[in-house]
Amino acid sequence: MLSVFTEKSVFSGMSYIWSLARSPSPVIIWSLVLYGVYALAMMKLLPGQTVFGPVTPKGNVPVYKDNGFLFFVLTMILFWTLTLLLHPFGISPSMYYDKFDEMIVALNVCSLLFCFALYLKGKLAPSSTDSGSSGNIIFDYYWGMELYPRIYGFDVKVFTNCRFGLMFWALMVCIHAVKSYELHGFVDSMFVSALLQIVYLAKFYWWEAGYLSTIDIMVDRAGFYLCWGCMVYVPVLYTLVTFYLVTHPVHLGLPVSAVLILAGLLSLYINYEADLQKQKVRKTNGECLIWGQKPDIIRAKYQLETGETKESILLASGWWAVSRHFHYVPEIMLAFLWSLPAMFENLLPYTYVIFLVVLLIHRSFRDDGKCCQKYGTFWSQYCEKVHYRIVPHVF
Ligand SMILES: NC(=O)C1=CN([C@@H]2O[C@H](COP(=O)(O)OP(=O)(O)OC[C@H]3O[C@@H](n4cnc5c(N)ncnc54)[C@H](OP(=O)(O)O)[C@@H]3O)[C@@H](O)[C@H]2O)C=CC1
Ligand SMILES: CC(C)CCC[C@@H](C)[C@H]1CC[C@H]2C3=CC=C4C[C@@H](O)CC[C@]4(C)[C@H]3CC[C@]12C
Repeated sequence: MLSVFTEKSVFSGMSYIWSLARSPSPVIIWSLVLYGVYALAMMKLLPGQTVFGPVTPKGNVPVYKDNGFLFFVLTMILFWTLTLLLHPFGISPSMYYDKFDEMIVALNVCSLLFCFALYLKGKLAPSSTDSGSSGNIIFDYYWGMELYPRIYGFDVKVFTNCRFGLMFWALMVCIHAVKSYELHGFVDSMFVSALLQIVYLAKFYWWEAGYLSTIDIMVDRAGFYLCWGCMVYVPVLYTLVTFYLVTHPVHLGLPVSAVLILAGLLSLYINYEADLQKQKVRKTNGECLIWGQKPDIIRAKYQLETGETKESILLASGWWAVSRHFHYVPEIMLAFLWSLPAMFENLLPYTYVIFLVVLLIHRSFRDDGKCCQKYGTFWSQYCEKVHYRIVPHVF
């Protein structure tokens, strides 16, 4: 059996896979390079308030510039202005849909090399003390060597996660909408799905400073998992619904469209409000109102790896009293609602929402584990007040 996997057969198998993928044309390569340079330049040039990330295990406090929303608005304006100006001359962003296989190859090559460069940088010139090797080269490549690497002052995770991955997601959705319009004219299913995703991403950028206090930034290192995930997995898998709708238009009608949009916006609001409640209570040191009442809080002490003792607030009011990760429910609901316009003929448009359910259940365990280790008995106190992990009375 093993003899089937000779060096020759593995090699010919790989070259067969490579032959299926078209190598990226210059327009794809140049578009990626230009987009990367633009995104980096905007990180520096756009104005924004200075914000501080949470204290890291080694006691460092990363500093960021909060200009994500401006970047999102500017990029959307540029995209739609260029599209409207160039369309009459036969130049359309829908070429990126037509050449998406080339794009996937280019994204993979760039991100795999980038992860390797990050591995070397982490080994040879780490940006902070929040770094180090596990002793296993494969794990180090996969998980990363540094918590928040900086290259020439550019924060790598802000670039890969926020400025590259999520903006690529927004742009791909717009590209799919343009392609669909070129093929079929206005289609309400595409409109509903694209609108909900764009509003969701606008909310993400509005709240970007809050994202800097989540486990992606506080715990996960900059390696293959996060960087390849954001540079390849997000632009490809997260955009599958509108990708599918380009060739499978569905006519929903006004009442169904309106219900999906309203339910989607409500889900988005609940998710946002939950994220905001947690932020607000910490920013005001508990001196605020949650749902019109003084919040129930736990002042939780914890120790850094340096031995220094710190204090943080755990909120047990508002959405954070319903369950410990209730905000995942509207997150999943919203993803389901923007997938629904594709109806039920194919599983492909539901791959994101299925992945999200698995990711968030796993994440709830990871986050509880992290908080339990960090806060010890204070976390147990919170768990006694709020029994359920995600869905009250169920899970
Ligand atoms: N679409 C997607 O692929 C995904 C989207 N998301 C979305 O991203 C957003 C952030 O989610 P996520 O990253 O999971 O992070 P959370 O918003 O759940 O934040 C987790 C951190 O918040 C702090 N915390 C936990 N419980 C409390 C509490 N009761 N009171 C105060 N602070 C608390 C802890 O950090 P500390 O150490 O500071 O105490 C914990 O590690 C959500 O809106 C989520 O839906 C998340 C994952 C994937
Ligand atoms: C290697 C892959 C199989 C897995 C890659 C996973 C990552 C790409 C994703 C893990 C967590 C994801 C995110 C967390 C929180 C977010 C906030 C939300 O409002 C927008 C999306 C996101 C940034 C999201 C992006 C993908 C992950 C980093």
